[in-house]
Amino acid sequence: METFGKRLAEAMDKRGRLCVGIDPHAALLTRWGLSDDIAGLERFARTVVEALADRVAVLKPQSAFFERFGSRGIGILESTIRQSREAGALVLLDVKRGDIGSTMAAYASAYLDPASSLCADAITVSPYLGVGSLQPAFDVAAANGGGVFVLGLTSNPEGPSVQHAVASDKRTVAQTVIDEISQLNVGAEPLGSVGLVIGATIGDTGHDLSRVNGPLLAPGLGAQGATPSDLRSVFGESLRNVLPSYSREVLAAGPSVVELRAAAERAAADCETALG
Ligand SMILES: O=c1ccn([C@@H]2O[C@H](COP(=O)(O)O)[C@@H](O)[C@H]2O)c(=O)[nH]1
Repeated sequence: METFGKRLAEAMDKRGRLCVGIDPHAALLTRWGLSDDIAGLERFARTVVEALADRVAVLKPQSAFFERFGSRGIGILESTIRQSREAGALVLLDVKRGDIGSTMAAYASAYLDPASSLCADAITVSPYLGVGSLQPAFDVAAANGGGVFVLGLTSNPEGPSVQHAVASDKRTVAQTVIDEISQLNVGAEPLGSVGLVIGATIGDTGHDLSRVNGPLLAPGLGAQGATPSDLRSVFGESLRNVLPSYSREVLAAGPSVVELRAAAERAAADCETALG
């Protein structure tokens, strides 16, 4: 079985380095002329899949926007994941789970076990119960060719108050997370299957990403103010592993499939130029 790291590296080579988020904000549904209900959600998600799943490397449904419609929203999330994967996109489910290990095992079954109707190629997780508590997710992912993206340095302005805190060994909390994840990817080729989320908004924070050997998801581009030209200062020598991620900036081009594709192509081209 191919690892997630290998599948992602191949997808980025073939389709370009772009992740597009599927974030059905109420404001976007309105902007698209859709109702803020289950029918609007379904149309929105289906349109994004039709426009982009056969061409971008990764689609990233944001679970929260589906969960807000209850069980029927989860049903749409299931079909969105399935249709996206059938069309050839890798699906990174942005669900940011994190809990004690025994509960984490249940989350891992829900999102990374092919027997589950919510199974994605990869998920986002939060390390703030300790990176070790995420082991069940790493194990289930590894057993099934899946991936896990761990929050490292997030794109929101509140992140540094926790992530830049300095521990007794003089490393920041984020650097501790980065170093633990780096250990999980030692020797993986062409890319490890455990990634980090590093916001494109954060600037040069002095954190060392050089040993991660895994994908670096970069949200915060577009609507949160970061531009592709910010990527170099954030990622330095680790630019080769960056997967730029846009949600609202691209989604605002809908509901036209043609316009959505054009917006994604522009974003990918801008990032490719910046990533070199
Ligand atoms: O540090 C993080 C981690 C995750 N996100 C998620 O990415 C998208 C960003 O959406 P935009 O519309 O491009 O701002 C959203 O789903 C966040 O939950 C993040 O922004 N920052």
